[in-house]
Amino acid sequence: MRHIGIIGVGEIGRAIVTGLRDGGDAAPEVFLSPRGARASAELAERHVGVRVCAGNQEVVDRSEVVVIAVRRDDRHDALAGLRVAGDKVVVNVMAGVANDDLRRTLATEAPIVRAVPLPAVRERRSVTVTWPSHPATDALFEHLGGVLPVADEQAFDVFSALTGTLTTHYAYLATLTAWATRHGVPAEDAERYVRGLFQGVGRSLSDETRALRQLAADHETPRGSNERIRTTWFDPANSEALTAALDALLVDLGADRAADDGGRSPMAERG
Ligand SMILES: NC(=O)C1=CN([C@@H]2O[C@H](COP(=O)(O)OP(=O)(O)OC[C@H]3O[C@@H](n4cnc5c(N)ncnc54)[C@H](OP(=O)(O)O)[C@@H]3O)[C@@H](O)[C@H]2O)C=CC1
Repeated sequence: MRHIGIIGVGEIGRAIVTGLRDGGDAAPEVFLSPRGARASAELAERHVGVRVCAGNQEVVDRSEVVVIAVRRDDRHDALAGLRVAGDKVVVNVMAGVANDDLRRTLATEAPIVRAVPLPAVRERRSVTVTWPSHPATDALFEHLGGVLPVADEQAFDVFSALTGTLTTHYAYLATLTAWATRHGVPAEDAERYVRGLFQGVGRSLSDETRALRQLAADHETPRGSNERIRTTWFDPANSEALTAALDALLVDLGADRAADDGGRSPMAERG
């Protein structure tokens, strides 16, 4: 895997390029689509081994692995008419676009792998879920922080649904900060403290010898403040509401995949 192409050099495309090129000696050469010329030119200037191509077809022709990272609604404009030989590997990172749908757009025999890279691939610090497994994409995402190939597209949808919980987590932290501020604490102090508190939580998550429920129990004094907030706020009703929201999202992700309607599926693109 010496040559990687990226069609769609936006937020996630840029994160992949940066993660690949900052990843040491084994870094592959990277070929970028020309659209979003400024971002592509900046990346090419900053990193040796990154080049901007004249068009999307040239990206495909120069690469063994081609990452499709345009927004879902742009996929037909970006991809229709491209010739993708069967010995390439296509990586589909577009949320809500099933592999069958992308195969019809590209009209190719090449293997297509779905993936959910997250922005932390920029620092090679996030595990990427893929389906189906392929040695080329296993190697690519291993290089970017780890790979988790799953058994089928239904399982892929479950992991996709999990990624839909990220901004709720930030909003939760922002709510804690706002509460402290309402009680007279300077906003900067509250924000600094909450960030530090939960960075500590993040570090404790890397201790894989303890299950998540065990970590919760270990941080809790019987009848203490943590137990009180957990049982009075994150009570069974709240937990069930979260479970129901995830179930509904999962149903929509499956319906979206099954819709097979050439882009008129019920869900808007989401991230
Ligand atoms: N951001 C994230 O965390 C994640 C995003 N994704 C998926 O990745 C895809 C991209 O998301 P994101 O990076 O956030 O979106 P962005 O809008 O940041 O990037 C999309 C890029 O595609 C470019 N583009 C549009 N049309 C074409 C074309 N015809 N040829 C080449 N490039 C084109 C856009 O250029 P221009 O700006 O000129 O329109 C833009 O630079 C989406 O499908 C999203 O679902 C998946 C996982 C995580």
